[in-house]
Amino acid sequence: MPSECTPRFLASDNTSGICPEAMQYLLEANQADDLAYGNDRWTARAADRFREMFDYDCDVFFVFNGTAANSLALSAMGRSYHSVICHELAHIETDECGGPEFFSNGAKLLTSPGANGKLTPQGIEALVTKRSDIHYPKPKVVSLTQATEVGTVYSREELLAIRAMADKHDLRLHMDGARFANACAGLKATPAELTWQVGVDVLCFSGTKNGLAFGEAILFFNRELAEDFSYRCKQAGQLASKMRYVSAPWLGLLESGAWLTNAEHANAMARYLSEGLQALPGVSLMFPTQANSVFVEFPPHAIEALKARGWTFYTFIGAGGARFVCAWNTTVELLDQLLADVKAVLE
Ligand SMILES: Cc1ncc(COP(=O)(O)O)c(C=O)c1O
Ligand SMILES: C[C@H](O)[C@H](N)C(=O)O
Repeated sequence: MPSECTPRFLASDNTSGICPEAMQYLLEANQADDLAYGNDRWTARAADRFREMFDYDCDVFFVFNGTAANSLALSAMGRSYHSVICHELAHIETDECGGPEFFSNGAKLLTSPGANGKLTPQGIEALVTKRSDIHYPKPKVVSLTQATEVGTVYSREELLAIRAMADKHDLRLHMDGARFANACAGLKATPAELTWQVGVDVLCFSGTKNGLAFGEAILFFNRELAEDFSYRCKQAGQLASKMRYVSAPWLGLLESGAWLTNAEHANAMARYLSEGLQALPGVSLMFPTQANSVFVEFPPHAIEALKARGWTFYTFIGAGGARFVCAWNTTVELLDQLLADVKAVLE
């Protein structure tokens, strides 16, 4: 990036800073010493708050990042000789560097196509019934991403249909909730309505993308799968000794309600950007904007010109195109600058 351009960040919600609510609780947790390895007061309070928020007596674990959350959760949901069915654009397939396969000691990912980045019951069943011989890694888990990698969401009806197919074939259901809050906001649904009430066994809920510095919560609604899970975390280097610095900021998000208002803001900004882009001649979106990501196809010269103006965005996500991700701190002013630059480089 030319040094004269101030970088302007819309590549990912991972580029945003720590929101005020999380920072406040982080500083409060720093006022006193506390026990280590999750035995502190903050971690207990955060776990209880999750159970209250989801209205379910789930097991709660905290790890540092989403790849660890997905990989370790999936390793607890099946055996090494099993397979995990996921969408062909799933993060666990495209961007976790083999983490799920590694931590499960070899479970294979079986990928399925599907419009708008979403698995379908038919796609799942096609993989389950494709083969039944001993040489085929036995399907045991379905992993879906909510909101998806391409910024769409599964409706409750779609989730229930997937759960019905999973029940038909004795499959467990994992939810990559890197942008789960954005799905709740986009669907105006409660956390319970989008998880255990539609048969999700394990949710990996990202805080990193929602205003934390780092920190992901893994919620086991199927508590049998959580047996010895803390040992999996420890062995993987994911048991934080000063866990209160992960759990306290999470508590800040939950107790203030910022977990939802941050997502509502990010989604609103994405809608604003989406509408602005569609108003420009010759610009069309690649996917409906249902959460906090906007995908648009630009000619190569426009991509280079936007980057030369300091814009950071990914072009390797999903089915290509440029991805712009809005976060809790994205502003209309920033988006207006982008829209003006897009208009200029396309003229
Ligand atoms: C859909 C999805 N799942 C999982 C992850 C993994 O998160 P991390 O980068 O923290 O490993 C990401 C990354 O942001 C993601 O976009
Ligand atoms: C793609 C990258 O790994 C990250 N999950 C993101 O969405 O920005």
